[in-house]
Parts: sequence; C-alpha cells; structure tokens
Amino acid sequence: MIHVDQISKSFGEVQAVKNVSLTAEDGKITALLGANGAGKTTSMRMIYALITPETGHVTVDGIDSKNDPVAARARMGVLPDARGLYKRLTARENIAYFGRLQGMSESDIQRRADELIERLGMSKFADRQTDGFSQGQRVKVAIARALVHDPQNILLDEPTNGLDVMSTRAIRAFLREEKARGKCILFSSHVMQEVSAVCDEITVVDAGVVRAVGSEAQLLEMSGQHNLEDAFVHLVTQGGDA
Ligand SMILES: Nc1ncnc2c1ncn2[C@@H]1O[C@H](COP(=O)(O)OP(=O)(O)OP(=O)(O)O)[C@@H](O)[C@H]1O
Repeated sequence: MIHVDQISKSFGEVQAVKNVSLTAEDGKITALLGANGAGKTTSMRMIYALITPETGHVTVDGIDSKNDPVAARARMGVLPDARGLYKRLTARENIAYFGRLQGMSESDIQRRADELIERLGMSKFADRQTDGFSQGQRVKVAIARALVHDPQNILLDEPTNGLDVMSTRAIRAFLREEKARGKCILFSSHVMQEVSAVCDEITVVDAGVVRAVGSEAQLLEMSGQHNLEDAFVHLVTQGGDA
C-alpha cells in the first residue's frame, strides 16, 4: 500500500507538484490521471524515491521513504518514464541482471524470469539482444525487469504509451492478474480509455494539484458527465474538489 501525503516539488519558477495526496491500496489498480505537464512524472518520481519532495511524505507499506529509502524501494517495482535497457544483453539477461541487483539467488532468478517471459508473451524474443527491439518489446522487458523480485507495490509511468493494441492488452491482462494476487498497482496516464479499462481508483491531477479522487463512476457522478473524457475535462476546467 502506498500513501502519499501532501507532496510538493518546484523546478525554479515552475511549481510542478503542489500538495498532492493519494492512497493506492493493495488489490487495486489506482491511476494518476492528468494531461501533459500536469505533474504525473514528477509525482511518480517522488513516490518511488528518485527525487525528494520539498514538503510532505510518502509511505510504502508503512515505511517512510524519506527515513528509509532503501527499504521503501525494495518494496516497489518501478517502470520509469525512461525505459533504458542494456542493449548488448538479451531480454532474459536484462531481467536476470536486475534480479542480481535485488540479491536474488540464480535459481529464483531463472524461475521468475521464465514466469515473466511466459506471462508477458516474450518467449519469441527473450533470448535476443535488446538492441533494435520495438517499443512494445522494450516496455515488456522493462516491466519484467522491474518486477523480477515480485514486489508488493507496482508503479508504472505511462506503461502503454505508444504501444499497439495487442501489447496494450497483454500489459492490461498482466496488471489485472497482479491485482488479483493482491498487489498494489499505481500508474500514471493521460489516456482516458486506458484508465477506464483497468482502474479502480482515479486521482485527477492538473497543474500539479489534485482536482478529484474516486472511482470512474464517482467521477462521472461528481462531474455530471457520461464518460471519463468529458468528466476529466469538466473537472480540470471547472476545478472539481477532491
Ligand atoms: N527537471 C525539470 N526541470 C524543469 N522543469 C521540469 C522538470 N521536470 C518537470 N518539469 C516541469 O514540471 C511540470 C510537470 O512535469 P511532469 O513531467 O511531471 O508532467 P507530466 O504530467 O508527467 O507530463 P507528460 O504527460 O507530458 O509526461 C511541467 O511544467 C514540466 O515542464
């Protein structure tokens, strides 16, 4: 479970994130939904302890990430916005390398890599060097690598950005399976269809501020709209209340 309490971050004159709070529960998929520049990536980076918030704090399974960033990070698997892979390594070797960084045994790494390769539909390219991989292939490897240690909390920054329908569906199905296993999943997106398809809870951010929090049904009700896109536009232009 991830609890975010009033985090803020500025870059010079730009207040990228202002007092953002949210809770992502176990067994649920929670979205951070916002337009370009809304502050999603900055919020995610603070949540996964890559940058330090100027105000507020983040707890991951009750661990304060400012006090104990190493323990907090160990509880998370992160697909960051930059998905750099080691080009000379194969997909399987990229996954294994992360497993070693997590201190896993070789037998556990092998078992887990096999499982992730199968579940994410990577068998055909798992033993190829990742140099030249398509975007969808790269994202799958990056997800498998991030989740090699089977973390309780799964954080993904725009996971299906630029992916085709088959890759998008494979990732959605994977996230639903992880949710069924009781994992806490938090992802950022600007794609209404995506959020609508998989999310239980949605936090709407705009200009660094939380505009609304609720299920899709609740957001439709509070905005008086009939679909998430219209609700989103209404909430960010009318300034809905969290
Ligand atoms: N390193 C940085 N230096 C300066 N400004 C930054 C930096 N990182 C983010 N910002 C600014 O903070 C604001 C929020 O950016 P952020 O990347 O968090 O938005 P986002 O919601 O992830 O957007 P997108 O959907 O376009 O990726 C933007 O105005 C952006 O220009």
